[in-house]
Amino acid sequence: MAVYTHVSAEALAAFLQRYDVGELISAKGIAEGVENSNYLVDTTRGRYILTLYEKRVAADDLPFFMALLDHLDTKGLPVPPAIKDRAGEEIQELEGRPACLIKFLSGVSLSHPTPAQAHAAGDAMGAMHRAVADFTPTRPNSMGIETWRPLFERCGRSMDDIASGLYDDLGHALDAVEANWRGADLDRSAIHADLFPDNVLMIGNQVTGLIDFYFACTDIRVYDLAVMHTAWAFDAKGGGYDAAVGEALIASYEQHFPLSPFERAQFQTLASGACIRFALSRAWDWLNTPADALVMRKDPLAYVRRLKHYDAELVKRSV
Ligand SMILES: Nc1ncnc2c1ncn2[C@@H]1O[C@H](COP(=O)(O)OP(=O)(O)OP(=O)(O)O)[C@@H](O)[C@H]1O
Ligand SMILES: N[C@@H](CCO)C(=O)O
Repeated sequence: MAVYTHVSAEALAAFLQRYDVGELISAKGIAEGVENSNYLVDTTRGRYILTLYEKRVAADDLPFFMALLDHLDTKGLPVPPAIKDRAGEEIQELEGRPACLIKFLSGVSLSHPTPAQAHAAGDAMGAMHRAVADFTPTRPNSMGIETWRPLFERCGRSMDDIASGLYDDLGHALDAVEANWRGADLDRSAIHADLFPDNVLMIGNQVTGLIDFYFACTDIRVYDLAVMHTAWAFDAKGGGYDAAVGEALIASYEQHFPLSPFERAQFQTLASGACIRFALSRAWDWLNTPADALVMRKDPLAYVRRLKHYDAELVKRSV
């Protein structure tokens, strides 16, 4: 359940007065998502998303995210820019939190994408990477490779309480990824860095929304595709690899950016790195979220299983 900060009807009505969006009709908390508080807001002029940014999103990063959304929107990508108030401001404060009123996009996020849907989503990522070629603001990746070792050490041996041997397994995987990582030799650009199926809205086989840009940053372009591959091409438990979905993502992305032989050779390492990133952030949350909290904890082991898939691929390629 992701409504951490309650917004009173009075405070919301007063907030909306800053905008040219009509009068408040209704506001409902949105249960999905774990990072921020989200409300679905209906006014006499339309429907909007109200987001209050909680502790994981730094207020100082919001101008980068909003500039990226505005840039992509201007280029015709289906992203939700923040609505400007009458003074032209996008970033506000509400109930003591940074807050934005955001364009509502239709569509639903999928739990089990088909190859055709993966094809559309890979195409959308390729189009997004093309569109940022002239986007100049930068932001370091707050969950990039340099942060994995410190996060691994902060989680420490407590990870063995999640599954026996997890600390050693992730430690060995991290050693291998750090040794093989050739980030400095790969193209960089603005990337989404978290384009999971729940961050892509679709109607049928058409992408209607790319959302949740709050990990967006400047990093290796193909790493974005690797993140997407780890998130889309496996069942929820992370055990079964769906080759048709995985191949559809890459084939459609390649319509925009064909992978070079070097990028292909690095892909397993980038994907293993992505698995470590999500296994570690999930493990940290698992160890630091009380079991009875309202927020649903995501399973770190689903990502450890995916790691095994990429390791096996790497071995297959080297024999
Ligand atoms: N612009 C939008 N248009 C329509 N629905 C939206 C929009 N933004 C968010 N939503 C809805 O709100 C839900 C939560 O949004 P979002 O994924 O941004 O939250 P979050 O708390 O940052 O979550 P997480 O990082 O866990 O994915 C989405 O699953 C989607 O249903
Ligand atoms: N998409 C991430 C959450 C944001 O880091 C996960 O499923 O673990």
